[in-house]
Order: sequence, then structure tokens, then C-alpha cells
Amino acid sequence: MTKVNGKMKYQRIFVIVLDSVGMGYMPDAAKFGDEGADTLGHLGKYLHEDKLLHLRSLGLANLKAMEGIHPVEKPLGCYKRMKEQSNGKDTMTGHWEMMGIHTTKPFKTFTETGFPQELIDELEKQCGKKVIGNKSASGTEIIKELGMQEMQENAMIVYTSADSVLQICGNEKTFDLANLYRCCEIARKLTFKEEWRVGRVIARPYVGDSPENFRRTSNRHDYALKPTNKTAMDALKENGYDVLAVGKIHDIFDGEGITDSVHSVSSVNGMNQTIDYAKTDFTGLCFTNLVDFDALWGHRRNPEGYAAELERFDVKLGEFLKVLRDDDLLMITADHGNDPTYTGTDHTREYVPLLLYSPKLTIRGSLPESDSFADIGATIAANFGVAMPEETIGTPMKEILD
Ligand SMILES: O=P(O)(O)O[C@H]1O[C@H](CO)[C@@H](O)[C@H]1O
Ligand SMILES: [Mn+2]
Ligand SMILES: [Mn+2]
Repeated sequence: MTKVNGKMKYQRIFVIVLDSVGMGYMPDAAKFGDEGADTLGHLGKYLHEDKLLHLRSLGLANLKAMEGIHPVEKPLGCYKRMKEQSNGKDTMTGHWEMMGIHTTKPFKTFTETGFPQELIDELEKQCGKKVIGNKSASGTEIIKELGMQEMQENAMIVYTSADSVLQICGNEKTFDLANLYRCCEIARKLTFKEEWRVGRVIARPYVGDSPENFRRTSNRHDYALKPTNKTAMDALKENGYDVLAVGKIHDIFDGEGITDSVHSVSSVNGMNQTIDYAKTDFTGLCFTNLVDFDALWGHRRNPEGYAAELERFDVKLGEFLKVLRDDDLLMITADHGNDPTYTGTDHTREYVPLLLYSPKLTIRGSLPESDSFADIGATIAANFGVAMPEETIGTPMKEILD
């Protein structure tokens, strides 16, 4: 269903989220234990400027100082820094805010304590497996530690992190993927209960037969809470526009406000899918999440891998720019930070970049800082002439709509 009223400036808007690509700690970062974090800033020395041609051409290095990466004289795009208004630094909070939701009450976390015994008992009873782990851990480390036990004792590894998540690991061969998903659905139902209400239950399947060769697969599946409010996506969908979701977007919004979606197996794959959508005729939003920056490199504190992922993205961005039409708008941003040079293994409370590009742009260069990621959703709604749902936040960026 595509409504074309001809009034909007941009027929199609592409929002591409480079998951965790923050640009420096926010003034309230100390509250989150993240003072000094700077994902992009600390990546400079791992990046090669000749491999960031497209990001630089849009103005990335004009926006953010990075060691060895020079600004361009005439950036093609507009750019700004954005603050996160919500009280959190997780993926859902970040993406929901982009689409208008102000999260004031953080999701429940079990970082220090693990999950309460009553919840574990219920899980064991309903899933028919003994729970092992039940602590905060890095996902790749915990399968090294407990994977063999899980396989040998028909057990189930349950773990959490600094995020509001209950994650279940299962070996695809011995646990069986369908059974893992079944257990996650049980966990999701149990954790709708107020005192256990985590943002996401996540199935973390892996393959291999010994700690040396265990490897997680892209059959990961997230079972998120429904967004707490209607969003810009609902506003578009209800008014007959297309809302296309690439990668984790469908999971993050639990399918709300989406008209079509694809799951990605990698960030490069996600860009290919975005390019495929760009080659079709639609009117509305294409919303892409590229998660490898975060999952493969940020949480693993691997700056070399992180930098190489950004360089791979740049190649894909070049291909994407070739299929961008004259009345398209591209927005590249992030949902939080995850500085791969910082202590720990968790997200970091950071400003995020916003790069804007369209052949239709009449202005170039720096735009005033946004107080909230929600300026993205407000701009999209304003472009398509739809009202943002009640109780949302965000201000349209007039500069690029005029
Ligand atoms: O260490 P892994 O399992 O990749 O965990 C990361 O992935 C989860 C969801 O993004 C969070 O819990 C985060 O810590
Ligand atoms: Mn994220
Ligand atoms: Mn993460």
C-alpha cells in the first residue's frame, strides 16, 4: 500500500543505524560509569583514511576529530551531534527514542545478582532443563566456560549483562534450535511479569563441539517488549506509507509500525538488503540496523575488528550512494556507544553522530546539536506530513525540510 500525495520533499528516507558507533561521552556519562568513553574518537588510529572515502565525503571527519583522519574541504552532507534524552544506553532505548519514545524508567537489569531463584525454578520446570550460569557474562566467554556442561548434562545456559536481557545459549546440535526458541518464548512469557520484566529475551545459538571451536551463529533471535508508546513508524504505517525494516529493527520494535522486513546475517548483508530495497519503488521509511559493530567488536573490545567493520561499511555506503535517487534522504546514525578501547565489555553512554545526505539538500555542513535522537522521527513524520503520536518527543530539523 503506497500513498503518494506528492507534497513531501523526500519520497524515501533511509535511516541506517551503525549499532554502537558513538562519538564521545555525554555530560551525564559518570552516572553510567562511562566517563572518557569515545567510540569513534578512539578508533582513529586503527582506521585508514583512504578507506573511509564515503563517510568522509559526507562529513564524518568534519563532525568528529579522529587521529589521522582529515576533514574534507567541501562535505556533501549535513552533520550534527545528538544527545540521548532517555535514561539508558541500550539498543531498544536508543532506537525507540529515534522514533519518538522518551524512556524515563530504565528497564530492569540483573547484572549484579543474576535472576531470582523463583524465576529460575519456573524456567527449569517449564523448559525441562537445568539452568546453569545465571550471572552476568560475555556471551562468547560463557559458552567457553559452560558449553561442554550444557551439552553433556542437557542443561541450559542462562546469562545476562549490563543490559536488560535474559539470554539463553544453546548448541544448535544438542539443544536444537526449535527447542531453544521454545525455551526463549517461555522465558519471554515469564518475564512479562513486572518484577522480572527485562527488555529482551535473546536466543544465542552456537555450533561446535569443544570450547576451542564454539562459534555463535546468526540464528540469534530477540524477543523484545512492545514499544511503550506509538512511534513515527506507526504514524507512517497508519497513513499508508511503507515502513521497511532491515536487520534487528523488526525485533527491536516487536514488529510494530512495520510493513515489510528482512533479517540480516551480517552488517554487510544488511547493507546489501538496504541496497535491494533502494532499488524498489516505495514511499516512506527504510530503517536499517547494522549490529556487527556492537556484537562482534564493541562488546569484544576489539578496536582493529571495529575499524575494519567501519571500512567494510564504507565500501557498501559507496554502492548505496549510487542507487540513491534524487528525492531520497539518507540519515546515518547510532543508538549508543560501545568504545572498544574502554574498560569492561558493555555499552557506553555517548553522543551519537547524524550524517544527512540527499541530492536535494540545499545546505551543507554543520547543523546545531540535537537534544534528543527523537529529532530523527520528528523530521521523518514532518516530511511525510503525518502527525507524531501523542506523548512522543522530538523536533523536526527544519533546515533540511525547507
Ligand atoms: O556478550 P554478548 O552475549 O554478545 O552480549 C551482548 O549482547 C546482548 C544484547 O545486545 C547484551 O547482553 C550484550 O552484552
Ligand atoms: Mn545497540
Ligand atoms: Mn550491545
